[in-house]
Amino acid sequence: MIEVKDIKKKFGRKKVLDGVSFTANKGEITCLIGINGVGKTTILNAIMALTPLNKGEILINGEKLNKHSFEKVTFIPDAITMLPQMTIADAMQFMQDFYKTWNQERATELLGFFRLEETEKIASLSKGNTAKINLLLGLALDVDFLLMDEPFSGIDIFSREQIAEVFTSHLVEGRGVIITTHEVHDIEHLIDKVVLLDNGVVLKEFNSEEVRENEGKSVVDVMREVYHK
Ligand SMILES: Nc1ncnc2c1ncn2[C@@H]1O[C@H](COP(=O)(O)OP(=O)(O)OP(=O)(O)O)[C@@H](O)[C@H]1O
Repeated sequence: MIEVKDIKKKFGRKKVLDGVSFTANKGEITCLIGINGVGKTTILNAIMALTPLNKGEILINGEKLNKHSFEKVTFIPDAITMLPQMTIADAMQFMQDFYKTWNQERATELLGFFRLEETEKIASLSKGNTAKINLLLGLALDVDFLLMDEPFSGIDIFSREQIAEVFTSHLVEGRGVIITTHEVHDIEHLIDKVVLLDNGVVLKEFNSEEVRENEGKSVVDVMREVYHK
């Protein structure tokens, strides 16, 4: 489990996170929802220890962040970090050289799943295929948790559908995923847990299936209630 406990973050005098707490379980997809600039990426950066916090703590499987946290959690950014002149095969080799958690078998399976060719250059990939490669490079690591910043943003419907499919496949099963979005419509059916953010705090944290069953409400219904109060 990832436990985010009362984290606070200021950039200069600007308070971005003002006591954010939530949990994300293994085997579930947790979605951080909030408008642009609410601090979603800052939260993911904090979980990866990429940004120092002013207050609060983050535990992964009960342990404070430490140098071994990176064997448990990985961050899939919204832009590709590989060099444009690399081929997909080069990028995969690079990951294999750097991460002992790299799982080549899963990487090969993901290539097939996304119907991508190893010989293709990073520079020549479409936006949708770039997003898929980004995802492949993260999902091929044997880690418990995956953090994804806006994995569906700016890509066409067919790529979005293919990416959504991977979330419901064995390639993600059993792992914990935290995704951020400001647009929930397309992915509502994938999400187990929702964390609604505004003004540096969590307005509501809920299990989407429970709310659907017990109250007959969709994630969007709950968002309307919470944000338009
Ligand atoms: N390194 C930084 N220095 C100063 N301000 C920053 C820095 N990083 C983020 N911010 C500010 O903190 C706020 C939260 O940014 P963040 O990127 O976490 O938001 P977000 O919810 O992910 O937004 P988006 O949906 O646009 O990606 C924004 O106002 C941003 O300008």
